[in-house]
Amino acid sequence: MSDIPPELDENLHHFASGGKDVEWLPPLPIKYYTVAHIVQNNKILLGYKKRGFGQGKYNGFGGKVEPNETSLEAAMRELEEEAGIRAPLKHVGVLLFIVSGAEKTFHIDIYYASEFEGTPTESDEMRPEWFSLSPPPPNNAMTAEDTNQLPPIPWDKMWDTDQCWIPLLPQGRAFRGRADFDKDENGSFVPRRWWYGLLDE
Ligand SMILES: Nc1nc2c([nH]c(=O)n2[C@H]2C[C@H](O)[C@@H](COP(=O)(O)OP(=O)(O)OP(=O)(O)O)O2)c(=O)[nH]1
Repeated sequence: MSDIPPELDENLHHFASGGKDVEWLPPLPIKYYTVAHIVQNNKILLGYKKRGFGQGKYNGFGGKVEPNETSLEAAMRELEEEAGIRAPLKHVGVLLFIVSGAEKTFHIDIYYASEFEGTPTESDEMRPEWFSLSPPPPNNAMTAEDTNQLPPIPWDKMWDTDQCWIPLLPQGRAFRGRADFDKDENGSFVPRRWWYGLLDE
């Protein structure tokens, strides 16, 4: 599609976009981050972020890539530090995350694995919890079986625009995206404009 945002220069097939009809934010120096997910048997492991950037939101496990490590090494280290598990992570996507008025573009490498070793364990930073990847049944159609199921993904407590790509993780389809945000007077992040595409394989 012709409206591929600047900085996403690969051959991409649009699958999600939205927001206001405004210019993309100007490019900034890039800082590298990771986020990793365990996706297994129609469920996904997310962590409740207890402190720092994104506090109070659910997200995959991740953080900054340190100068002495690769992105994959950082992703494995953060998964172990934050969730107490090890997994053969595979790279699946890149999200360029830009906040109006910030100093850096966040280049976030997105990883997933379908198996892991260890027991998901709460850390100082994250509380791991499993969620169902199936859409929730309508309220009036709940059965006794449904009530035993895992809770649905808590989209209202996650970064806006994650809903575009989390459902793709079980297929392992490679994607690229960009999400620009504004900050409102309360310091909350408000999505401004976003675009996601599948990479040619
Ligand atoms: N899923 C998702 N994750 C995002 C978005 N924006 C964003 O920064 N993140 C992730 C990338 C990183 O995993 C995390 C921010 O890193 P962090 O501040 O937790 O880094 P860190 O753990 O190294 O920080 P610290 O402990 O060193 O203070 O948030 C987004 O829009 N969606």
